[in-house]
Amino acid sequence: MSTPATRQRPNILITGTPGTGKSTLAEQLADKFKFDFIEIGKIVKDFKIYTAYDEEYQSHVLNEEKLLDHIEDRMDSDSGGVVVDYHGSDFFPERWFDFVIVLRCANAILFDRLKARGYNDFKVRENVECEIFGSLLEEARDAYPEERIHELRSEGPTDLQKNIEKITELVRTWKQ
Ligand SMILES: Nc1ncnc2c1ncn2[C@@H]1O[C@H](COP(=O)(O)OP(=O)(O)O)[C@@H](O)[C@H]1O
Repeated sequence: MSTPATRQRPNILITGTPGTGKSTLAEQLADKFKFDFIEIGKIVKDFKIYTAYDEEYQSHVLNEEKLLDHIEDRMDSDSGGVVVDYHGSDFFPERWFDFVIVLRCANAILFDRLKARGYNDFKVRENVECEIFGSLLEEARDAYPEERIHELRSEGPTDLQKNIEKITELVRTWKQ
């Protein structure tokens, strides 16, 4: 069982409302640090780790237990060095993550990104409301110690560069 105390490299969770830029950031971080990238949405689809398809949300309903089983060996490895991208955060074991990055985005920008993705009106509205209420920040706060959580703005290319620099610094000074 791996914990922040036993890990050699940090594990990073990138969370936030769909469309805030999680996979964009996670991919670049994994590439930069030579960390493994676990894109939960892709694993769920590839390995059919869902219980049903929700027509209204036009998305699969995650089988959380099965997903945790699927990634457990890698996440519980003391080598660490994993970047995980998922909009939820509270069903992962708390010990798995050293940094929990919550991306935030202005409503109008998020609206355009979700529309461009082809989401239906219901799904766009649900997600924009989720961002307005800060639901995923609250979820992270309920599940992880405050000092592990970093709320970062993700609205334009400058933010992306700043966020990469910020997280690079967190990783560099981790455990110092
Ligand atoms: N910092 C950013 N600046 C501008 N566009 C961004 C930024 N981050 C992501 N995007 C764009 O927003 C859209 C959603 O990003 P994505 O990484 O797929 O979000 P998520 O993984 O949170 O659903 C993509 O078109 C992506 O290119």
